[in-house]
Amino acid sequence: MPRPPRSDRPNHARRGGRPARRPNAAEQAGAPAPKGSARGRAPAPIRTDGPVLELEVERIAHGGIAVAHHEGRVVFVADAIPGERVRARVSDTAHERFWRADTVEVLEASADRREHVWAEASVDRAPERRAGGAEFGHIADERQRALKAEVLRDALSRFGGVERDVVVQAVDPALAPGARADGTGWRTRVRLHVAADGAVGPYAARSHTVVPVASVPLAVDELAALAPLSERFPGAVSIDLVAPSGADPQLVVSDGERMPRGERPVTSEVVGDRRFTVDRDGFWQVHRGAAATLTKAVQAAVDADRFDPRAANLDLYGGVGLLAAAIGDRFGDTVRITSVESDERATGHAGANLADWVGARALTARVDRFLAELEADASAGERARLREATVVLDPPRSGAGRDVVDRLAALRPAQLVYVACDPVALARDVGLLRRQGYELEHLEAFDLFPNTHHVEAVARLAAIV
Ligand SMILES: C[S@@+](CC[C@H](N)C(=O)[O-])C[C@H]1O[C@@H](n2cnc3c(N)ncnc32)[C@H](O)[C@@H]1O
Repeated sequence: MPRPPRSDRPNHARRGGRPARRPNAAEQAGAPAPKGSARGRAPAPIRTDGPVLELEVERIAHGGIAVAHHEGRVVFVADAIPGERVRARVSDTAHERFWRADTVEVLEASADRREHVWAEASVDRAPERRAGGAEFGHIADERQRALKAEVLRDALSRFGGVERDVVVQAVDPALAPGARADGTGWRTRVRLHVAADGAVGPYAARSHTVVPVASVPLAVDELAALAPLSERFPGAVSIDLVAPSGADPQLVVSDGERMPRGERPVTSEVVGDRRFTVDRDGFWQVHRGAAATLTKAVQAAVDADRFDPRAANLDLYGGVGLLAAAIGDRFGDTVRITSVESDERATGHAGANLADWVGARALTARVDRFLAELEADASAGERARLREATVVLDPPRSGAGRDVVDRLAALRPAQLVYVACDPVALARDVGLLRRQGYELEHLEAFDLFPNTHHVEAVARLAAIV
């Protein structure tokens, strides 16, 4: 059936503003980021005339890029699997110690290589035209998870000083209706970009070039059907596709202007029996099954013997209150918990989303400043309640960092449940916490971003007396 013109389509909106997003693969590469790829600046164009090298691929590095060597120099090679022999075209020779390259031909394939789940991201396309955001799509699912586990294990050993085996678990299919075992059909938020001529598509990997695609297989089916991949949007900057679990899917055209706070539309997400109000362009876990997976994982991570419902429990980087609700649902009506989040709109929603618990409140504050104020102003009684507390923290990709870790450790809560989407940031913070007398007691990891290198971990650290 022909698609109706976009202005007549249900759930189609034009707006300014950019939703919060997690950084893309290029920004997060384990190798130093490509030149000019800091947030807001376009990465330098990919070189298309570089030499082609034959490489033995050794291991995977943080950021999902494989490591090889050529004449004593490290080469970070994309779209390869450890153990393979590939021909790769060098795309960046700007650095003395390492080069970057893209696989153009697989000479000896790993047994775990499969047809890419997204044809336009595969090695069959020229590297500069390969769709970004599915950099593990050519790897069998179990091997993807094994590689992510390896990266997490290695990071914990190198930066956290902890030797710990970890299994990266697939999302329970019961929690993610429609998601498929090959790691497609899970993304409830998709951003497409608009080229100068109005064409729509994802960025190519490690670039800000919009590339045409015929499908968006990682998206949940209702978004895959809504994606306007053959249309033109002259003057627009990006197209956001949003599929909340508690509302109709939406297609939002952005001209790059930020929408005034008070006018931002809200939507609704359902987790188990609970409904959460969230800004349509606000932070929400992206995988269809992520919110339920993290709810269960955080509930399981809390050590009940150390949990005191009357303590000054905290949900730091709380968003709209998802993880505070997880704690409330596990420990009951009497739970006291304060959710701290820098986005005022999210805190407003969190206040309403947590209304079932009289002891729950939501504060708008930066976590570092909130902790600094506690450190400076807390009474003796408050300090005692903080020492008994359970603190959940779910920072952005950069992690909590030294300042927050030091301030937290000074308050000495009984246990921390750390939800992390970056293994190296987690490992660094585990290392810092261990030096402050905390020990890693529990660790689980989940494949909340199949066909990408990203992995989510939930750790418990306890104060060792
Ligand atoms: C990974 S999200 C987690 C949100 C929430 N826990 C959830 O699962 O839905 C991180 C949140 O931290 C907020 N944030 C980022 N930097 C912050 C800071 N310095 N202080 C407080 N909140 C911050 C972001 O706005 C975002 O809502």
